[in-house]
Amino acid sequence: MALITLRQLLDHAAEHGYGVPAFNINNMEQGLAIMEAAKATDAPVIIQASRGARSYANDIMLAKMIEALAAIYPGIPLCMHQDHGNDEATCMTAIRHGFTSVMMDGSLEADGKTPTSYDYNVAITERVSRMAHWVGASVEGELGVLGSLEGESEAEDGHGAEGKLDHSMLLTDPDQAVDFVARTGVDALAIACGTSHGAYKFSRKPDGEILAMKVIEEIHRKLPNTHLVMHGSSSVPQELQDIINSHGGEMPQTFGVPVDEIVRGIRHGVRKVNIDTDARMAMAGQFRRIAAEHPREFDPRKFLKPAMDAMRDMCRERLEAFGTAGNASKIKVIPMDEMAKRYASGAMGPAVTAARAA
Ligand SMILES: O=C(CO)COP(=O)(O)O
Ligand SMILES: O=C[C@H](O)COP(=O)(O)O
Ligand SMILES: [Zn+2]
Ligand SMILES: [Zn+2]
Repeated sequence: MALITLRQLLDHAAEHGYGVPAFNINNMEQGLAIMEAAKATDAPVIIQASRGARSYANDIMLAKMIEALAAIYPGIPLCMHQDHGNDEATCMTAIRHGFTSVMMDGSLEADGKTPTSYDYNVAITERVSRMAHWVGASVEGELGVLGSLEGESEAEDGHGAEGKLDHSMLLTDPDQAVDFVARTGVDALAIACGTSHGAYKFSRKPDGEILAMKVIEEIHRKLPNTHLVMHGSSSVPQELQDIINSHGGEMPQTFGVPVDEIVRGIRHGVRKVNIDTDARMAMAGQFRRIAAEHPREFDPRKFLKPAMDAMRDMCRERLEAFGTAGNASKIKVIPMDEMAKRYASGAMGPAVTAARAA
């Protein structure tokens, strides 16, 4: 069993200068695809489940699946993370079901749509940090609201602000970030820099006007020991758009976050990179291709196997590009109980890169 906490994994990543993709899962096929990619590259992984994933798959099914994945791939440190927890209960029930890490996204109200005040965000995130750390689980907070700097913000996926937001909300304020980390004790900080969830992030290849990597650099300068998280970081590769559209799909042309911009972020403190859309597109492209090329086919496995392979290949590319590859075998997992003791002893204060493993 090699379930690792986010804190230990990102401490290792910071020490060795790499980033870790966090892939969303909803089902067995996605879990196997991620783990196959991790095994092929000797990479530790973060698997995350949204609230939508938890209600789709059932908490017990997800918990057993993670247990199974850890047993099938004993050499891969696996962090199981709650994506976009909306309140204390979501975070605590995730931990109860075996998650080693939670995101308390206090940038939005519990409805997942309405931006909150700074004080609300600090208070709820601090509460979750305190509770999660009692049992050794890690906490990611979020400061700033995800959304497009191009003008219109679309709440494309399950979680995202509705309506138009101004730049002061869409870009994390570096000084406020320093205060937020100190007051909440989070292990990782998600920031807003112009990315958004879903496929339709940018109407053109992004430059510094619409993808504000400078904000990340500035936050990293002020918080050099804090693990930064980039949400909405699918690259929406042209070839995946083409596979979908050449087999009956009608996705309008769109642009994601280029892999080399993420790599630049990793040089400036980004340690966790959230990717869901690329996996969805990799799989959906194969569903469409099989349906178009083999119209008589009806065995779900004939659709799911190529879909899994395509997702595995995408995951593998990211694990290689972000420098995650080659690190699984270098990590000796610290149990959650031991992490709890370290938090209790005060050895793991915010913005301290401690708890080194190997
Ligand atoms: O941020 C994400 C999950 O929290 C996923 O982002 P994408 O939609 O870009 O894959
Ligand atoms: O938060 C965004 C992730 O892509 C998860 O999406 P979801 O809520 O549709 O599962
Ligand atoms: Zn958010
Ligand atoms: Zn997200």
